[in-house]
Amino acid sequence: MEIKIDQGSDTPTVRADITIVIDVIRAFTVAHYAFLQGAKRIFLAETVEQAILIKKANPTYLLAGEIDGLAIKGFDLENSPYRIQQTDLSGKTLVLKTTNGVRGALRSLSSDHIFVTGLTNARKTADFIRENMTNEKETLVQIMATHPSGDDDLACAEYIKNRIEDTNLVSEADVIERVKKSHVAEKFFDTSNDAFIVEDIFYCIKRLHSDFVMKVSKTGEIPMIVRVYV
Ligand SMILES: O=C(O)[C@H](CS(=O)(=O)O)OP(=O)(O)O
Ligand SMILES: [Mg+2]
Repeated sequence: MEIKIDQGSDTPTVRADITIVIDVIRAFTVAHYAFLQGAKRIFLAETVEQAILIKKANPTYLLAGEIDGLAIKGFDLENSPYRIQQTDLSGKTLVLKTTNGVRGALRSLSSDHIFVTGLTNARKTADFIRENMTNEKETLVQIMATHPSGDDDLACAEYIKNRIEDTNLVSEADVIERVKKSHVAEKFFDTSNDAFIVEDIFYCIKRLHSDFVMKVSKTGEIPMIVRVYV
């Protein structure tokens, strides 16, 4: 097995047996909380226009996401784990459009298996892959830390790599510190900036107990994140 870490959501991706797309702040943390709040599936939209067209055809769907971290006009939900956690999403279908996480997942579709995660489900995802999917010597695992320069995703990627390799050199506590200190987190700690709330960072660094991993299904016309129970 070979495990490679790449940084950025636009880097040309290699076709891997398994790609793990990381977005700690905040897209896949949001996805994890959304599933825990009852969401059924999360479509991945490349653009705001595509998301709006999907909703036109399916008025019960909820649009979620951000541009430059900010709420999108006409969308139902922000890219905020704190706010998602306060919303009942039972049985709902979400359509998510974000800068790095969603873009990275959409760039990875040539891989056989694509998982997405933030830190909240990192251990579960790594353990699932180590225990079930890395038997073959030739398995190529690509971990995509989607923020082009953020240490939040890179720290999580290194943690997952270590955990799959069973070396455990990177502790979860170290990752939490690196997420909090990453430049991506700065605006959330800035109390003069009303657009961002510090609670989001606290929600991004929790380990949540759940019985599923998040996988991208590419069988339909639009790729979507679904739960795989483990
Ligand atoms: O909303 C987010 O957290 C980011 C955008 S930014 O880095 O905060 O400006 O998008 P994501 O795709 O969730 O990383
Ligand atoms: Mg991010």
